[in-house]
Amino acid sequence: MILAGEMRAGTPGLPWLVFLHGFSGDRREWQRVGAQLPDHPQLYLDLPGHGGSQDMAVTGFSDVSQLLSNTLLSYNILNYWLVGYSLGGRVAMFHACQQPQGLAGLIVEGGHPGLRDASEREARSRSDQRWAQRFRDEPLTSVFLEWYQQPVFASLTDAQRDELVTLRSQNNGATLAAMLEATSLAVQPDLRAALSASNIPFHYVYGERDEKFAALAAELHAERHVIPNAGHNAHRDNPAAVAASLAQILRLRTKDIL
Ligand SMILES: C=C(O[C@H]1C=C[C@H](C(=O)CCC(=O)O)[C@@H](C(=O)O)[C@@H]1O)C(=O)O
Repeated sequence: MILAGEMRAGTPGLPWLVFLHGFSGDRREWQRVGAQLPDHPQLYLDLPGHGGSQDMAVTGFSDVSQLLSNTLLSYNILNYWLVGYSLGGRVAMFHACQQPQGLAGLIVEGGHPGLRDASEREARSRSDQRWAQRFRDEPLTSVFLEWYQQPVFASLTDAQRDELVTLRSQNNGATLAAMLEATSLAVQPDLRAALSASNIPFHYVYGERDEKFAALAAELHAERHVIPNAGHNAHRDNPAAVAASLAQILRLRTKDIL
């Protein structure tokens, strides 16, 4: 079984860019940024419970990481950078910590490396269970109206929130709930030590208005890239700046390939 996705051809020999969206997103999430990096071949995936992978159920991070490896193999992708936003960033960091063959680099935007404290995990588990139940039982528009009132989305304008509620309500509540539970931050290992021990190039991108993830970025052994005029979803708020950041990262790393 492989994840649904969409590929774009590029210059042979350049590493692939494999994009992973966030919770309630889909393969379209990164395409405005990817379109500004046309030299690299690109793969935009739908995570389990989302988009074309809606009917895929997983038990946890290892499942998702194995699905990702199977998918890359099926596309014969042997040299790639992983680019993940939020939930997609958490999946990307977990995958990178499995030391997969062919991973050339890791770019995370606003992904949480993991909770350290048992009481934080318990609190997060209760919170995510509540959200999951709401995604199962209530109209998605009303759940997402409150979802985007969470502090991490404080930078959103009312117009941006309304746009996101409409877009995200195209999902299936039951499959979102299942993915939220299976990959909850409460069950994610704390990846800090494994990331710091890894020799994979690791870059962390975050919006200048995303205080929570700016602070988390400072805890990581990653090169940090702050995106102006952007909040948690930096690539949505300022796609040109995120694309420029990715281009600079990739140019430095791939200048010897061609
Ligand atoms: C509320 C927090 O965490 C949730 C918010 C962001 C993550 C995400 O993927 C957002 C996608 C979007 O709506 O743009 C999500 C995740 O990582 O799974 C978190 O559950 C928070 O304060 O960390």
